[in-house]
Amino acid sequence: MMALEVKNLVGGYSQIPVLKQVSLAVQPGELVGLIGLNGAGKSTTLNHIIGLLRPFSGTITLNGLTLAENPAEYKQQIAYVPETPILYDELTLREHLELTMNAYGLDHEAAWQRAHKLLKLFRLDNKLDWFPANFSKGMKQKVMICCAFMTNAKLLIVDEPFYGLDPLAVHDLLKLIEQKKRRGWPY
Ligand SMILES: Nc1ncnc2c1ncn2[C@@H]1O[C@H](COP(=O)(O)OP(=O)(O)OP(=O)(O)O)[C@@H](O)[C@H]1O
Repeated sequence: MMALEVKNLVGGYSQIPVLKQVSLAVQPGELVGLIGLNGAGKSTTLNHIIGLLRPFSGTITLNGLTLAENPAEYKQQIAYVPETPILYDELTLREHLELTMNAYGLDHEAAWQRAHKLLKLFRLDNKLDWFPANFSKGMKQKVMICCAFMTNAKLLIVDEPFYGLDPLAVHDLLKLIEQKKRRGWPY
């Protein structure tokens, strides 16, 4: 079964087609990298897959669901680590994690078990009551990674995830991605 299928996608911003007939498929358990020149349309493709942009034509299906027909279920299948961390000024690290749990409808106890392991791995376990808006670039990136890996989403999308991370964190993230590919969610 095909997990993600992008077919003849034409898309972009305000009716200017950046993507012209893009097709790709990702099978369950597959790790796929999008590689291309600056401005080629990698982030634009991802923005279409996560539903920030609507296709001008073509289709995107994720485990048989489309954004148009099942927007909530479609989006809950995806965890996304953006190129630039998106954090709320007025929320603590704990509140960011709880917000994510609520958005994905997760069982809090099981989600916190996964969260605590991830926070420890990325050395954020003593910062639950801190405000990530004041964290360093790499620490903010780690918050986004913890939130994404904590969900049980079927499709994990990471946009330039290593930018700003220290060497230990790069190593740990590679390990997490490899584990997820090998045996589903690691935690
Ligand atoms: N918000 C936007 N509004 C209008 N055009 C945009 C917007 N974001 C990107 N573009 C345009 O879409 C094209 C593809 O950009 P995109 O960010 O998808 O490239 P990329 O492959 O991710 O590049 P990079 O490797 O530099 O991250 C570029 O020509 C860019 O100018």
